[in-house]
Amino acid sequence: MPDIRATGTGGTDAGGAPVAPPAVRVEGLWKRFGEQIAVSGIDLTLPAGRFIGLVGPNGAGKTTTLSMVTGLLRPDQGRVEVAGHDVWRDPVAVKSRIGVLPEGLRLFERLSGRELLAYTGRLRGLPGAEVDKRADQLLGVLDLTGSQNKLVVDYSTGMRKKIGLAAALLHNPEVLFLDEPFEGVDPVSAQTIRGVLERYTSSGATVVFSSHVMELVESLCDWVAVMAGGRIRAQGPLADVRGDAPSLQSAFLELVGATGRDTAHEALDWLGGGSAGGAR
Ligand SMILES: Nc1ncnc2c1ncn2[C@@H]1O[C@H](COP(=O)(O)OP(=O)(O)OP(=O)(O)O)[C@@H](O)[C@H]1O
Repeated sequence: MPDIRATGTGGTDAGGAPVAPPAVRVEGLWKRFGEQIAVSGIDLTLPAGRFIGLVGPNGAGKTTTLSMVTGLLRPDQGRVEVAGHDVWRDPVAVKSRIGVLPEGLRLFERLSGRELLAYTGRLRGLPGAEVDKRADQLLGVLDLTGSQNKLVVDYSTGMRKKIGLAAALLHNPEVLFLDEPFEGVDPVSAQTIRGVLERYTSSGATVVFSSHVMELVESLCDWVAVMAGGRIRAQGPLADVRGDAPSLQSAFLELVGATGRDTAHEALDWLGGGSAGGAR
């Protein structure tokens, strides 16, 4: 792939040398569904070349944000740039530079895994021989070679995530967006996916992924954005967001105002075998 990482609206440094634009720049982004404000005027700057975690409780607005950032959902208001290109004014430039593994991934179910990659590669404009080479390698690394001729409809949840990831990586994008990539994935496959993503970021590419699993985010990411109630509560290097807290989990609970929730279950005094309350 040509080196396009220094293009776009990145500006120059003090010495006049070009500086790569951030992987993602979001300004004043809003999305409302009827009465529900899903994303409430957020600003976000995600640097290039990092492993970035977008974390937040259920309903925080993570999927809605990632959908708007990747051009899948039109914002009510606000601007999004990916690698220096405006997502809504210049969608082709952006889509050629990104890979996306969306939530509730829809795949072409009646294609085999191998055919899905061949089709994706041709859609991305890659020559057939190159698609074949990359597909072979990705199927091998992701342990899907033995299932490459099976129809996608017959894939397990974890296999679907892996073939979706292979399709998202095939054109070697600059920025990879993954919505809950490890959900439903067994520990061995999770380790494999992790290895692929670490290799990918070590070459200067950017991963942005959403997750609820703090230990995972803490062990993988060097940059974190915390979202709750449609707003960004913190963003920055992992160590800064964690601050003095013993773990990212405790910092997160503090940031989203959930400390003290660990005793909420006490209201369920009827639950369990030991209750004296009669009717079960
Ligand atoms: N298409 C939609 N129609 C109506 N409301 C929606 C729609 N999509 C999202 N919402 C609402 O917007 C809010 C944010 O949802 P979103 O899916 O972005 O959260 P999330 O952080 O990804 O949550 P989770 O971690 O549970 O997947 C929620 O209150 C949700 O009910």
